[in-house]
Amino acid sequence: MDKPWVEKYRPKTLDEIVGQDEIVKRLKKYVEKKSMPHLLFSGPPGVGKTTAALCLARDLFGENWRENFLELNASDERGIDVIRTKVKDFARTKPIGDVPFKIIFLDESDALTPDAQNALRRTMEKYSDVCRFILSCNYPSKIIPPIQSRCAIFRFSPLKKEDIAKKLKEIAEKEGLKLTESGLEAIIYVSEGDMRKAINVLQTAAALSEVIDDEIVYKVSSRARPEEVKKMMELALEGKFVEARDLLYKLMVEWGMSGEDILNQMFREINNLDIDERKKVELADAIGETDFRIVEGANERIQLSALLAKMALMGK
Ligand SMILES: Nc1ncnc2c1ncn2[C@@H]1O[C@H](COP(=O)(O)OP(=O)(O)OP(=O)(O)O)[C@@H](O)[C@H]1O
Repeated sequence: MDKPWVEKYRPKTLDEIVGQDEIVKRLKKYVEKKSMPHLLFSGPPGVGKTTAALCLARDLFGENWRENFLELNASDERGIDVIRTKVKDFARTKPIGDVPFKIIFLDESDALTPDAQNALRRTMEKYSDVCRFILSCNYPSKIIPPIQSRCAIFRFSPLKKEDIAKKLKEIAEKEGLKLTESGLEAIIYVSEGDMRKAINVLQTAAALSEVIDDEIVYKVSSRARPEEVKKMMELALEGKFVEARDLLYKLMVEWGMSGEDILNQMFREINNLDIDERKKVELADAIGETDFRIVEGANERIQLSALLAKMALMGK
C-alpha cells in the first residue's frame, strides 16, 4: 500500500499551504523576525492547523527543525502530568541554531479539562523564555480565558472549493489519474471543506479506478448523489410518501448510508428546494428533531420514514 497521500502531499513550507492566506501571511512575519508569541490555532478538522505548525517550524529552524519541535496530542498523552514531564525534558536543552526558542505543538488541546489547562498555563509560563507553545483546537471557547489571552489567535476556516480543487488536481496529475470534472465536484461536495477528507476520498477511489468520476466518489464515500436526496425530499413534499420511502430504503441499502449521513445531506439540500422560507424553517426543525431521536438511539428506518411522512403532510 502506498504511503497515505495526506502525508505524501503534506505541504513542507508555508508557501505550499493552499488557502488560509491571512494566516500564512501572519506566520511568515514570525519567520522573518525569528520571533513569535504563543499561538492558538482553532478550526474544523483537516484544514491545515497541524500542517501550518510543521511548516512554520521548517521555515523557522531549517534543517534543525526536528530538534526544535515537539508534537504532543492532548488526548493521547494520558493527562497533564505526562505532558508536563515531556515539556520539561524538551525544554531542558537549548534550542539548536540561531532562533532563541523551541516550539511545542499541542494538538487537541480542547480535550484537556479546565484544571489541566490551568496546569498547562503554569507550564507555559515557566518555560516561556525557551519555548513557544502552539495550541490547536476545534473550538477556542473550550480554552480557558487566561490561556487565550496569552496567545495570538488564528482561526482556520473550512477550505474553499477552489483551494481543494487546486490540491486535488495537483495530486491527480502526479499520480497519473484522470480526475473528471464531475469527480472533482463530487469530492468537493462530500469533503465539506476538509482537505484531509478530500485527499483520502481521492486515494480510496484511485485504488479502484484510474478514472475518478462522480460515480466512484459517491460509492467510496457512502454518500448519495445530492440529486437523489433532493428527489426523495421533493417526492415527500409532493405527498408521494411511498415513492419517497422506497428511495430512502435504496439510499440506505444500496449506498450503505447511515441515518446520520442521510439527515446531514437532507439538511444541506434544504436551501436547494423550491419552497418558501417558512417551509424551510419547519423542515430544518423536523430534521433536527429526527437527528436528536436517532442520536438518542431510536430506530433509524422508522425515524426517517416518519420524517418523510411529516413532510408529506407538510406539503409544498
Ligand atoms: N491548507 C492546506 N493546504 C494544503 N494541504 C492541506 C491543507 N489543509 C490540510 N491539508 C492536507 O490535509 C492533511 C490534514 O491536515 P492537517 O493535519 O493540517 O489538519 P488539521 O487542521 O491539523 O486537522 P485536525 O484538527 O484534525 O488535526 C494534511 O496532511 C495535508 O495533506
